[in-house]
Amino acid sequence: MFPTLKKPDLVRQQAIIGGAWLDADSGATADVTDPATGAVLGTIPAMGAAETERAIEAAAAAFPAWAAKSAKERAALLRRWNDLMLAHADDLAAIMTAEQGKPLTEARGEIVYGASFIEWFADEARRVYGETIPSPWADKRLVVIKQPIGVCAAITPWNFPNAMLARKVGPALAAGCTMVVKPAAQTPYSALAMAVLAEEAGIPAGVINIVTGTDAAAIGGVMTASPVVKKLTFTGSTQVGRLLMRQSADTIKKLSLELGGNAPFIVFDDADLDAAVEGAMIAKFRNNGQTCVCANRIYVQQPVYDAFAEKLTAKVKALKMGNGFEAGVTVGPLIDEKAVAKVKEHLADAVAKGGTIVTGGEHTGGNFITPAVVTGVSPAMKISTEETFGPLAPLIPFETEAEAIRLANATEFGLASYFYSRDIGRVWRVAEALEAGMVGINTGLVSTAEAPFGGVKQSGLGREGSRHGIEDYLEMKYLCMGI
Ligand SMILES: NC(=O)C1=CN([C@@H]2O[C@H](COP(=O)(O)OP(=O)(O)OC[C@H]3O[C@@H](n4cnc5c(N)ncnc54)[C@H](OP(=O)(O)O)[C@@H]3O)[C@@H](O)[C@H]2O)C=CC1
Ligand SMILES: O=C(O)CCCC(=O)O
Repeated sequence: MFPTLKKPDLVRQQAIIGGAWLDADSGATADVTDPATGAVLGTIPAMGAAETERAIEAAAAAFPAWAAKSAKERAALLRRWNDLMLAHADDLAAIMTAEQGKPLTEARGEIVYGASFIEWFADEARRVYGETIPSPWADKRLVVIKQPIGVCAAITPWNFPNAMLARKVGPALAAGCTMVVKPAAQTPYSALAMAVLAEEAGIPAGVINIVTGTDAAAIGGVMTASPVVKKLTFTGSTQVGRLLMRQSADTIKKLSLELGGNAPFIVFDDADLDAAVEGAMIAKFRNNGQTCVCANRIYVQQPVYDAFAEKLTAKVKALKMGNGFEAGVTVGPLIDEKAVAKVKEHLADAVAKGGTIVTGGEHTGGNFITPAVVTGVSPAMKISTEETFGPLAPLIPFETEAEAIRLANATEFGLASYFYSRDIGRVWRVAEALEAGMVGINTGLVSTAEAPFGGVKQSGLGREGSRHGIEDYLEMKYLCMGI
């Protein structure tokens, strides 16, 4: 059950299309469970292709009036939405902890983080500048204007149920686009609660439509096939990202894809070791390791390997695992049994290949695994090559800077990377050599609304947040005027 909320009507068990809160056409529902207890929290409409079609129609109907509003008007509505999200942060956080499992303080932090994208893009709406181009012709003038792309579709994951939605809806609405959203089936209530507040903020019917359901392939199939949908934005696994990209080919849809990570975290022997340990704790254990920018492979230079392992282990032992609603809990459950199985598989593989579990790694029941540190990790182990997406810190020794760079880049992914060093020459060399969209230098946290978030290689396409984030929702139009 949900805890008592100050504003109980934030919990909706219906989806919203064209301003109407609706059940599925068939009346079918799907359960949503609390990953900490396994208890059923409630249901959502099990919608499919037909409802998605209607949501797209609703977004298309709302588009002309929304796009025609001045940027200042759209900005005012977005700012009101941001204010309401902040005013109801405690309730939104409780909803998130119930369905996602992260500790309440972390959930509250995500609400503030999510709202910051709405606030940021409210401001950016008013800075969508065009350009004038010096003309090569005496009798012509050249101008570029920017216009909203049109109806956009968004598919979001369960790990950041508020912020991933905000990071997409914020720039889309600021640019003048309308949207159809499919939140992850495991965490729909955070998205629906955001829609309640968007309605209260005065964002018109049909501008944000949310389709819920467990048949993601059917919903995604309609989104990608529709010629009305001009753009798809997705955060989730690389596997599903590839599929959506393939499906979008027939309609040549614009795509923003924020996919898998497998981030390297490198500790050089000249690093401030205590700072590196702090950074590793954030980069590894934020959201219980279920973040696409989580450190997945921790490379430590030989001379400081033992000291780093000892300091990190002490910090990991101090983490408190439990139900996210309990005071003092710093690590919640994993999202589901599939996630538990993956962590266990990576641990077993590491042990079989000679690794040592220094602490943690116990499956204590349900979706709970104690945060683990594994030493003696080699590049042949699964934890060195696959994204674990869980609370497992593998420590891999290395000798030279060149070796660290080679190991770090030996992956198809290129989202975040991190390293600790106090040598300014090395800082530049390594930052430039790492194949990643984002590099944390002497820090384990890089995410903020002001900066461009996104990856290279098979970690995705496009950037979210920052002044660049809105560009993904705009078309450039060149006007050539004879005078
Ligand atoms: N980059 C990131 O932030 C994330 C990465 N991941 C990675 O992916 C792994 C698996 O997690 P998982 O939740 O399965 O991630 P998915 O990529 O399967 O899910 C993300 C979103 O995509 C939807 N989806 C799934 N299949 C399709 C489809 N065929 N067409 C359209 N939409 C689809 C899901 O819907 P539904 O919930 O209904 O299945 C959800 O809304 C994780 O262990 C992690 O490695 C996962 C989440 C976020
Ligand atoms: O895609 C994710 O895993 C969410 C990224 C969270 C962040 O913005 O740091």
